[in-house]
Order: sequence, then C-alpha cells, then structure tokens
Amino acid sequence: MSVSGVQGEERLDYTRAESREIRRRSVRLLGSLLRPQRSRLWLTALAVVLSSAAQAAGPAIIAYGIDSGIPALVEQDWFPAGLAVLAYLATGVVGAFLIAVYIRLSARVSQAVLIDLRTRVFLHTQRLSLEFHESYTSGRIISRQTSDLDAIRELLDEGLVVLVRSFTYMAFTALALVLLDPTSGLVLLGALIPMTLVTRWFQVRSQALFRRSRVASASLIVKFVETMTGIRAVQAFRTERRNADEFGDLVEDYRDVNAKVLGLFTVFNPALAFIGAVSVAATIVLGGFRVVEGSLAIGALLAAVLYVKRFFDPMEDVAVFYNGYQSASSALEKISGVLEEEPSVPDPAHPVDLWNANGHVRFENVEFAYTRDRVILPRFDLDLPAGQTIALVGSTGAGKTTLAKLIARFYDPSDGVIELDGIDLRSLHPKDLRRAIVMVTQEAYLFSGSVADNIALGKPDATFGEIVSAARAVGAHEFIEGLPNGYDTDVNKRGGRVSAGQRQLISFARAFLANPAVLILDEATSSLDIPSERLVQEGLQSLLADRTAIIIAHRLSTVAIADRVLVMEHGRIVEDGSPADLIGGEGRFAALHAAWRDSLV
Ligand SMILES: Nc1ncnc2c1ncn2[C@@H]1O[C@H](COP(=O)(O)OP(=O)(O)OP(=O)(O)O)[C@@H](O)[C@H]1O
Repeated sequence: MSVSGVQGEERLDYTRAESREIRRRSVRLLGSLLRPQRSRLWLTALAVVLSSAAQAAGPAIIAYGIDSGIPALVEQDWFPAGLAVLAYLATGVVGAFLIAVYIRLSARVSQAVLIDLRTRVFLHTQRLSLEFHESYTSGRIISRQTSDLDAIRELLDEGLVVLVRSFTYMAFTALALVLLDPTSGLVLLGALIPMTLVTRWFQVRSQALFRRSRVASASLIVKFVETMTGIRAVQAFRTERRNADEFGDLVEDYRDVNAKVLGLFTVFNPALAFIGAVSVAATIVLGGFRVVEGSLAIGALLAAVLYVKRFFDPMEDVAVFYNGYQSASSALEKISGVLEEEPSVPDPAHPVDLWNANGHVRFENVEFAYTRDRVILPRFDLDLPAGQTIALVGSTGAGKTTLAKLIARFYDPSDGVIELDGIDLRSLHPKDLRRAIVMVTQEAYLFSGSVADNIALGKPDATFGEIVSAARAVGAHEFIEGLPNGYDTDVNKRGGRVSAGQRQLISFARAFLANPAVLILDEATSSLDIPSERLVQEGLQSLLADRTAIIIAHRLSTVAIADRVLVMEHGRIVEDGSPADLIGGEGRFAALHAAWRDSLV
C-alpha cells in the first residue's frame, strides 16, 4: 500500500521504507519553507550561541572575582575586583540584548513560515479535485489548518530556539567547567550516564503516548465537526445521547492518555532533579577536600558547583521540546501529504482556448469508474447537439449525477473522450471550461455576503441591472425584494435566512447570469414547491432556448420542457428519444410516466 499523498495517513504501522519516504517529504517541505528565511535563521542561531556563551562566562568571572579580586582588594588593589564586576555586568547586558535579538528574529521567521504554510494549504486544498474532497472529510481538513498548524507554530515559536539554546548552553557550560576544573568535569561525565538512561526511558515511553494523545485530540475535533455539520440529522433522529456517549468516550480516552503523559513527567523531572542534586553534592565533596588541601581555590569550587547545577537546568526544556517536536513532525507529515496530492483533474499543460462555445457535447467510447473495482458507467457513446434540452431520468443510483459530473469535468473519464465543440474537455482552458459549462447542484450553496454578491458570482463584473434581470428571469426577483434589505440582504444574518427553494432560485439566477453554453441542473428543482417550480419552469423555458441543457429530474413535470429524454439504468442509457415518442412507446419511461400521471389523479 502506498503512503503517497494522504494515503495511509491514519495508519500507525509504517514500514521502515514508508517512514523514510514520509520523513523525506516532510523535510523537503520544511526545507522549502525555511529556505527563504536562511539569513534570518543564521542570525538567530548566532545570537543564541553568543548569548549562551555570555551566560556560561558568568561563574568563571565570579571565580576570578573571588580568587583574584578579593585577595587584591586586601592589598588595596581595586582593579581585579572592578574588572570582575564590570565583566559580569557586561555579560549580563550583552546576554540580555542578544536574547531580545533572537526572540525578535525567531518570531519573524516563525510568522513568515506559518503564513506561507497556511496559504499553501488553503490554496492547494482549494485546487484539489472533487474526488479528493469527497473522501477527505471536513474534520480532517480543519485539523490540518488548525491543530496541525498550531503544533508547528509552537515548535517554531519556542521549540527550536529552546533546543539550540539548551544544547549550546550545556556545551559551553561543560567546556567552561573542564577548563576551570577538570576533576569536577569528571563528575559531570559520571552524571551523563544516568541522565542518558533516564532521558532514553522517557523518550521511548513518551513517543507512543504522545502519538496516542495526538490521535485522541484529532478524534475529538473530527467528532465535533461531523456532529455539527450534520446537526440537522442529529436533532431530527435524536442521536444527541449517542453522540454525547461517543464524545464522552473520546474525552475519557484523551484524559486517560494525558494522565499517563503526566505520569511520565512526574518520574522524569524529579529523576533529573535528583541526578542534579547528587552531582552538585559530589562536586562539593570532591572540591571541598581539594580546597582544604589547598589544590583548589574556593572561587573555583563555587564556579564548579554553579556550572554543574546549571548544566541540568535545560534538560526539562529539552523533554518538553521533544513532545512539541513530535507533534510538529507528525503535523508536518500530514500537511506534506495533503500538499503532495495532485488534482485528479489536472489543468492542461497546453490549454486550448474556446472563447465562444456552442455547447455541442460528445461522449466517445467513454467508460467511468470511481474506484478500480467497480465500473459505474460502462462504455458508451452519446451526442448532445448544441441547444438541445435533455432530461436525464432513471432510478436512484443509475448514474445520472455521475454523467453530469463528467460533463462538468469534476471527474475525467477512466477511458474515452468527452468533447465540447470538438475539443477534449481535458485540453480546454480551465477558465473557458468553467465559463462554458455550469452545474447547479441540489445544495445550492450560498456564501456569506449579500444576495446580490451571491448572484454576481456567476459573472463578477455584472452590473446591478444585470443581476436584477437574471433574478427576474428565474422568478426570484419578487421574494428578494421582500427580504429586509432586498438585494443587499446578508444571507447569513438572521432575517436574511432564505428557504431551500429560495436558495435554489438564487443559485439559478447565478447560473443564468453566467450565461453558459451548457447548463446542468442536478435535481435542482426538487425543493421547489409546485407554484415556484412552475414559475422557474417559465423562466427556464426562455433561458434554456439558446443553450444546451441537461436536467436531472425526479419530477416528471420537469421533463415536459425537454426536447429529448435519456433514461438511465445501472449506468447505461436504456432509452433515448423525444418525450412524446417515449410516452407513446412501451418502454420504462412510458411506464414511469403512466405511474406519475396516475398519482396526480
Ligand atoms: N464519489 C463516489 N465514489 C464512489 N462511488 C460513487 C461516488 N458517487 C457515486 N457513486 C456510486 O455511483 C453510482 C451512481 O451514482 P449517481 O450519484 O451518479 O446516481 P444518480 O443516478 O445520480 O442517483 P440519485 O438519483 O440518487 O442522485 C452509485 O452506485 C453510487 O454508489
């Protein structure tokens, strides 16, 4: 099984080769994000290293002050003590300044990288084909833009600087200690053994727990988003209690794993503190004897104690960093997967322009399957001459929407060619394709904004007059006038809320304003009441006159305005003819029509 793109995203059992592939892809993404920030990154690193060096100089200066400054002071020589004080102050000032510099620089890097990444994810997911969005749930998309980006932000904001600072600080401290008093350096060396063991233990234990914690928090988001997206069904079917139980289980799981993580810290942090305390005690004991012997100055002992004590301080930060690093790297893995996805309906490399389409659609030898194992539309040919109004009927699951999606190029055929005016849809310039072919779906989605804005989506440079005439043409003008602010009513505000039928009328106006050569209406009249439907049908008739129209209709009344009816069964077109011929015949449509007529009486 492949791990390219978002495939295998939810698996936890990657093989070594797969892990390597995923890591390589994350590193590539990180590289491309950091490359433009190269100079700032080097400056940040330099500031971090220098500030650590300044801090590490502190105890050595103290040792000098005590061992050389104080005896000289006894002799009335102020110079060494003064020098020590000034040097100590200078390291303080320089250190503080450098800290300010790197905080500022790293914040800039982090902001730039995040904005870049956020924009890339948005633009890329928007570009991906319907196929991707139909299988990748909204909960997962939201996780990518929220919790994943947050994890990366945390790492960039705090983690990386903490890591570089901790390691350089520890390195400088160890170096200074060895230079000052190699024997105390041995204590540190001895302490490194238990410290490495404890850290390794923490790493191994925490890795699985951190991963579980991330899975648990992502499940919470997915459950939340799915419940809220389907809130109508939730309330209609009274599944609140079940949802509450499921959500409760997820919360419990999340709490449980976090308690375990906390448990690790309650062992790890005290263990580090204990190793630190033992090392300090050992330094004092070893050093104390030497001070008594006279082989070690008291100031040097104090500095050694300070170095040993300080050496362990950053370890806790490193442990926290490790958690942040894991979250961020798994976030980066997922985001890089999404970014690696290519639109299954790619833009042509050499697009053909078609400024004024006639609307002649032709299917030649077309076969289509969503997945490899199940053919939905077996091989067929179909010719839809320009200007024809075609009604597509057939039972549920027959493949009507699929056929419509192919014409609108939401999907490409698995085999064969679909042409518009003799040009393969795959070579058409995307702009020309979208202008020439418009599909109005059942959902009739409205974006936040005014009614006029929503209609104008069909033609962004439309005048207000054009918007109103489009609305009039489809019979939407009256109800829009009746809204609190007419065409300026915000469709998402209370009072501006419109009914499902009204929403469809707005989306009709949008499509009519777009004036496409080919118009596809997918069940688009299904939520209109009979008078509204009649009203729309009046509008439809005049507006369909000059274009090719494919109307998917369950209601046979819609079929009356068609020139031609296609009846589909199991992905095949089983009848094809004028409504009158088919009604007069003996086929499926005649039977359907008779049943429908009877139901009206
Ligand atoms: N995204 C998809 N992935 C896989 N299979 C799909 C997908 N969409 C539809 N199908 C399958 O394709 C077949 C045809 O579906 P389609 O939506 O085209 O039917 P339809 O005739 O429009 O039905 P309805 O009248 O209920 O809308 C169905 O068996 C469905 O399960």
